[in-house]
Amino acid sequence: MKTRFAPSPTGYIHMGNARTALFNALMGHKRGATFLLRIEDTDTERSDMQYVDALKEDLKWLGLDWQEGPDVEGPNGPYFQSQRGDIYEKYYQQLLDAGLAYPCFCTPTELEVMRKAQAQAGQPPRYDGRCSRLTPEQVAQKKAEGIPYTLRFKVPKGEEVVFMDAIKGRQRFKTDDIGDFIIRKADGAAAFFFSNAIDDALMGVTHVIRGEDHLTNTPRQILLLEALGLPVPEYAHMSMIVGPDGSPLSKRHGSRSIRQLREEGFLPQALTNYMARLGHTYKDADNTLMDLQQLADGFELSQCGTAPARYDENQLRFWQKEAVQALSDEAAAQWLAPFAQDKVPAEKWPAFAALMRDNITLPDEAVAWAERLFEPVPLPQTELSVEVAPGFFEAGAEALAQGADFKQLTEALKATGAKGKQLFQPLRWALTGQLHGPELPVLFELMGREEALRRFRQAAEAAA
Ligand SMILES: Nc1ncnc2c1ncn2[C@@H]1O[C@H](COP(=O)(O)OP(=O)(O)OP(=O)(O)O)[C@@H](O)[C@H]1O
Repeated sequence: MKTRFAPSPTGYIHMGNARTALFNALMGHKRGATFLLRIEDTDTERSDMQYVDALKEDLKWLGLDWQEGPDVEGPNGPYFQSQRGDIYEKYYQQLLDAGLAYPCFCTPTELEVMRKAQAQAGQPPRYDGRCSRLTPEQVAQKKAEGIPYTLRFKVPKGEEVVFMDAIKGRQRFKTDDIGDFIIRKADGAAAFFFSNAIDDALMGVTHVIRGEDHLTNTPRQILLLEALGLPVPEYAHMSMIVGPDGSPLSKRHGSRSIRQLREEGFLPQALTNYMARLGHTYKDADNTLMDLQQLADGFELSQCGTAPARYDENQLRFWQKEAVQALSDEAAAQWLAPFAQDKVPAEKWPAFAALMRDNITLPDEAVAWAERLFEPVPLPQTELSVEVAPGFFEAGAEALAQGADFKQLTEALKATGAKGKQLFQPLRWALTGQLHGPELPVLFELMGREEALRRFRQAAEAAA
């Protein structure tokens, strides 16, 4: 078994792309199969090496290592389509020789006129095959004149393409609904239908798991592979991931990239756990954080849904919280270091990071806590929901001035008559300016008695 991810390097990958990679990698992991990466960079205008580097980095960050493809190589390279031109030539020639492809000299304007006429007649847009009727002399003449041309595949008439999609079930397409389609563009570059199908066959891909946006391409690709006598893989088309407006995430529309999520501090485990449940459900243990092997073990194409999967930030944050809480002290410190380490005294950093791990979802919260704890911030105007006992803040300041630790501080505060919420809410507010947050004794330790004293004096002044 061999699965693959075949992105076009035309932007940073988003969750729709990354979930495709994940599902293919999970299928690979599950059965000890090969997961292959192929770069579909035939669109020279939109492709950029910068995006190739970025997507490799993003996949590695997610833990989705490929066993065949760029960098690791393998027996079926090159793995960049831009380097496979000679291979494609051989197959164009095979189709031309068999009379299954022909040059098309129609200009974009002619094609546009054809489409408009079809639309007016209420017909679906498709190429009417006019260039297939050119005589060899006419073809030679046009070539001699230097008229640019594409190559089109001659779609057989009156047939049906039937295949079993592993997610969507049996699919049938009438060939009469498919016009002869372009396999080589006028600039000589391979068209998607062609290079994508040929490469899957030549690279030994057995399972093509991809987004539903490719479903209608599949009958074309099956026709091509059959015409060339190449093996046809199994297909599985996943429902699309849509954004809040209901339209599919896409690079073209600037959907939030994996890179952006990483920069915001999302963890790879959060993303993989969330994505594995986007349009796919686990039979058991649906809400436990799993590593990639566990995600793979329970993964079944038959558990993929057919309705569009809506991207839900709250769900992603749920998995982020799970992933954060599962971090070791060391991993938590590493995770937060680029965001908050410079705001925390060095000797307090490990304790601070561990405390944050148990209390936050994203690093920007740690930044806020670091500022609250280690910078002499003024007390924010927060409405306390309890009445403060007379002399409360003064008593705290007094105790701290005499060297009280946290326990002694609370004893001194209790002596003013405050207890329960009436004790802890103003105490928390005096120390942090907040009504909620991490455990107070730990915050007190981190901040130190000197700073706590300063804050109690500040609170006493504010309350006066
Ligand atoms: N919103 C989406 N939901 C699910 N899968 C998607 C989505 N967008 C793309 N994919 C899948 O990601 C894989 C790689 O696609 P591709 O590199 O063409 O990305 P793209 O985002 O569709 O790019 P573009 O915006 O250029 O069309 C394909 O299998 C495609 O079906």
